Order: sequence, then C-alpha cells, then structure tokens
Amino acid sequence: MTNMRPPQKSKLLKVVILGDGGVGKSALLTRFVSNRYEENNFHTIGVEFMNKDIVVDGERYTLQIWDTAGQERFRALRTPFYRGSDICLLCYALDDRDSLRGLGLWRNEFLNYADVEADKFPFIVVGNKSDIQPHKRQVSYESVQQWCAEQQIASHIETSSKAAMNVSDAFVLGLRQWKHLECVAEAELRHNGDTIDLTRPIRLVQRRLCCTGGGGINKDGDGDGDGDDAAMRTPSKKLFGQKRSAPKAPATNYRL
Ligand SMILES: Nc1nc2c(ncn2[C@@H]2O[C@H](COP(=O)(O)OP(=O)(O)OP(=O)(O)O)[C@@H](O)[C@H]2O)c(=O)[nH]1
Repeated sequence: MTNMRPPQKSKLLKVVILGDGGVGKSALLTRFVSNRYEENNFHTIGVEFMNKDIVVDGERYTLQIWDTAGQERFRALRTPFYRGSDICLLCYALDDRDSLRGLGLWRNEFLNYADVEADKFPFIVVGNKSDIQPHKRQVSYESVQQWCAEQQIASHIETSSKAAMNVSDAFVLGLRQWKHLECVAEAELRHNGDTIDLTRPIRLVQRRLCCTGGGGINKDGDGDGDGDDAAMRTPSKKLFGQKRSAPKAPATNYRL
C-alpha cells in the first residue's frame, strides 16, 4: 500500500505578451521557458506560443504563453489570438519612452479583440531591459507606477531577460493577479445567490476557483517567485507565424 496522493492535475492558463517591436517580448519568453538569451533575436511575425509548467502556492499550472509580433503591420496576424486569454503582459523597454506611451494602445487593442472587461482582467505591466546603464534609462519606475494607477493596473515589475532578473516573477505576478480576480469573481457569484449572469465570461463559472494570494504592485519582484521554477519541464513550442531571418550573431550565453 502506498500513501502517495494521485498526481495533481495542472490548470491551463493562456498568457499573452504584448508590446512594441523590440521591447524584448520574445527574449522574455525564451528566458522564462528555456532559460536562454540571444542578443540578436528575430522579429516575430504573427504569433508563437510555448508551454511552461510551474507550481505556485502548491498548485500546478501550465502556462501557455503567446508571444506576439509588436510591429504594427502584423496587427491582423496577432489579434485573432487574444480571445480566451487569462493573463496579459504589457511590455515596454526601459530605454524606450515611446514603448511606454504605446501601452495604452496595446491595452485597448487587447480589450477590443479579447472582449474582456478592463477592471476584471489581470494586466501586468513589464518594463524590460533593467540591465541597461543608468544613463540609457528613459522611463522612470515612478512614472510607470503613476500610469498604472491611472489605468487601475495593480501590477508592475521591471525585468531583464538578458541578466535573468525578475523574469519568472513577472509571470508569477500575473498568475497571482489572475487568482485574486478569480476569487473576487467567485465572491460576486456567491453574493448574487442563484442568479447567474449569462452575459459574463464563461470562465467565471467554469473553473474551480481559489482564494489564496492576490496581485499587488511589486518593485523588484522579490519573494514572488517562490516555487515558480520548481516544476520546470521540457518546453514545447508551436509557431503560428514565421521568423524573419536576421544576420547571425555570435552566441552570447548568460547563465542564472
Ligand atoms: N539590454 C537588454 N536587451 C534586451 C533584453 N531583452 C531583449 N533585448 C534586446 O532587444 C532585442 C529585441 O528583443 P525581442 O525579444 O526580439 O523583442 P520583441 O519585443 O519580441 O520584438 P518583436 O518580435 O519585433 O515584437 C533583442 O535582440 C535584444 O538585443 C534585455 O533584457 N536587456
């Protein structure tokens, strides 16, 4: 006889990464899933996704993470993939103030095509390239905090795919914000008694809901990534676009 519990089934969550071309969306995904970084990345054309299994607060999740093309000309290729998303990472680069200005447009594009309510959806604002030298920084942490407050986005984190800083934490932050909003939705459902509003997203009544944790503003991400790498598995990857060829660059290896 054995005391082993049956393996816990993981929840599948769809995560979409949005932001201007060149802010480092693909680098973020590659760092998170494969713990690799390439200096000269290809521009994404269309979308691609990779899966990553993580354990957070003792629960298993499979994140299906969709990396999208940031360039405007690929808009029609990426927008059909927004529907059904659970979490959205809005990315800008710390050395590019225009990429921050674009975040509002990215959010609107997502809301429009994913057809979700802004105040009930977990958006995480991710400032990538935090490894840059101080004099190259064009976006202050405080200005982004202010923008997030105006937009009622609770979660903001600075990351570096190159230096492997806070990358897992950004995804875990998204997961915790998702859990928090699911919990709020569950409480609303309970409060409304038997009345189920069929116009609301089906996700609110389909999932087994959970009331632990919640999102919040996080400057450095410390403490958010506990256990997030514990259940790494070999990633799987699917391409729904092509990669434009870029000149071969000398490989640069960064290790955690
Ligand atoms: N310094 C620094 N550079 C980075 C970082 N992440 C990405 N980069 C650089 O930014 C370039 C663009 O990164 P990508 O990941 O291709 O950007 P993207 O947002 O996916 O771009 P599109 O595919 O065009 O939407 C890379 O070739 C890297 O040189 C980082 O954390 N720090």
